[in-house]
Amino acid sequence: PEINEGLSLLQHRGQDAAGIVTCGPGGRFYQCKANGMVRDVFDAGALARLQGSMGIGHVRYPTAGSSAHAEAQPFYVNSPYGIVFAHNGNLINTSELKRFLDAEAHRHINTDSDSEMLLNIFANNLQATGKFRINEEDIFTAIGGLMKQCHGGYACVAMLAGFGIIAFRDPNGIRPVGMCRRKSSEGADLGDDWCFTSESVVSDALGFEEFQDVRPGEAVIITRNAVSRRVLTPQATSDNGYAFAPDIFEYVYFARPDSVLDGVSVYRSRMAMGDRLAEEARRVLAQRGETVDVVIPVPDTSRVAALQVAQKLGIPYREGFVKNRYVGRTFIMPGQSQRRKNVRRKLNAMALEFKGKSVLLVDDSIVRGTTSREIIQMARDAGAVRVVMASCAPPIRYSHVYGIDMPNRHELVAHDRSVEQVAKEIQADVVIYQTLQDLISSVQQFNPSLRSFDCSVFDGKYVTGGVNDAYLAHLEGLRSENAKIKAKSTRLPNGAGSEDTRGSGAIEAAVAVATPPGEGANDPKMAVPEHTEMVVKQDEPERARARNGSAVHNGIKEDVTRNHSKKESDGDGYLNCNGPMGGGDELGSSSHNGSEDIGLHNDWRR
Ligand SMILES: O=P(O)(O)OC[C@H]1O[C@H](OP(=O)(O)OP(=O)(O)O)[C@H](O)[C@@H]1O
Ligand SMILES: NC(=O)CC[C@H](N)C(=O)O
Repeated sequence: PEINEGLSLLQHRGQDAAGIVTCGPGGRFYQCKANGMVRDVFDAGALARLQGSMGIGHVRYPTAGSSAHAEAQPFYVNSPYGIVFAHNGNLINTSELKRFLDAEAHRHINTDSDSEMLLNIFANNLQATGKFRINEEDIFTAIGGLMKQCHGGYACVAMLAGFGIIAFRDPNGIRPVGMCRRKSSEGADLGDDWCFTSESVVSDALGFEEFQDVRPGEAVIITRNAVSRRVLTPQATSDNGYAFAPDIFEYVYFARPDSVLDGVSVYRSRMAMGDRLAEEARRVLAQRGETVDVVIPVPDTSRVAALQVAQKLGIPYREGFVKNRYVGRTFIMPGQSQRRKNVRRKLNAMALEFKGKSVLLVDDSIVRGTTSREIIQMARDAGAVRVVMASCAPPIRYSHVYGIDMPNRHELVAHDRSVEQVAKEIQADVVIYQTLQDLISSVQQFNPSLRSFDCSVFDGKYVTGGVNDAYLAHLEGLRSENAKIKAKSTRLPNGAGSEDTRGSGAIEAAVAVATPPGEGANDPKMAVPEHTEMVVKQDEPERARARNGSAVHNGIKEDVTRNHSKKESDGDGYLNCNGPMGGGDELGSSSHNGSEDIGLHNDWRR
């Protein structure tokens, strides 16, 4: 239940699919995952069948592959040791990794998900130890190797059956993940519960404390007996180090305002963006000899900044648009037609606040221009005489390749367009953008030790290297709207499944990763972003151990029980949990994935 709670707090990061895998007695994994929002995928029955004292959760916002249910996370691979894995981010060298996994590692990848590749690289590196029992040192070595092989943005959580929970973050720290602890809810003598999460809001809400960010290039391993952490890549202080460059778009749009990422309150940074945007608006309006009567935010994300703009300019702030709280985020929906349709479903203009006025609309960002176009028309329809559009972010002109789904430059309204041309495109009288330096300052002022950010969508500079025109053209082919529609139409509709897997229940952990909804706000088959959170409870006295990978048996049994038809304890005492939405027929991950009802059985040996 706590993982479920954590995922619901991270829902804004991914609306496409949700999943939880727990590790219960005997090292058996129990799984429930499907397309849809957290509330659609899990119910009390499904949660009750997710046994164990550690677990991982994920909410998905697809940035690679499709919205197919087979790509819902967490992923599982049986060998070596039994690994469950969840990833927030996006890899940029998947062609190379695919070739390596096929030709050299001889590992079959069954989906187009980059996360499945990441898991298999990790598994392959662990396998290379050739050990029957592994230890922390082996895991650090495996992840250190992975960080050399895998390029892009990644914040990951993994669970080794009966051993413990692991989190790691890419060498540039592009995507966020942090950790926190609390006294065990089961009793003081049981030590601490631990949680990894994409955003600190989960820590606050679940009663954890001492939140700290996983450092760039760092891996953290939590077993029943110890917490081990190590930075595995050289940092920018050395000559050939990696620059710490968290994605600035987290502060602009992606993260919740009540989270603190890398030492910066998202809320405060958005206030600062509003303050600086007000100065820019004052300058531009004065230059044009214009005035505005009212400041109106485009809910939700921009509200914090818009209030500051109004206060700084000394102009009334009005909530001219009311948001339907039951419609999710539109930007993270998977298709342009859904995004467009849902802007109107999501927002309603109150004519009284617009009639006869010159309005200054404030949004956090203008990406494809979908929202702005609709909103501006709605403002005019409601009687606005002039519409000035202000954005807390600078013009977005370049692809995002590290975990926000804007891979196609040509879909961006500001790509190859001047500010005046953007205004024409979205039918605004004037468009005002924050400058990049002001955006950076708005975040950096709260943590001056953050010396750089990934600002690639604004300046076209990619912190990992390896992103050139040829790559971007390739990506655009893979991820264009047309390609996504095609991928979707060639896949079968999904279902959900709750399954069991068995592991040694040593530690309890919950990990949550999020993604936005796809088509139609309340349609469970929507897609969005993702993140990661986990709770670990040290409450079992057994000694955690890992297993020999190569000898592990992976029995996949067809079990078509659906609709929560709880199958009573099977012969050996393990529950077989069948999911809330059955169906589907495609396997993701190397050994098992997908939301069809498939039981996972790992042989459990010490
Ligand atoms: O230019 P576009 O391609 O339309 O993208 C930008 C818009 O998308 C987001 O809204 P969203 O509904 O996702 O989220 P919010 O409710 O958090 O503001 C964002 O806040 C902008 O309004
Ligand atoms: N938003 C994400 O973190 C996406 C994870 C992964 N790239 C996927 O598409 O599933």
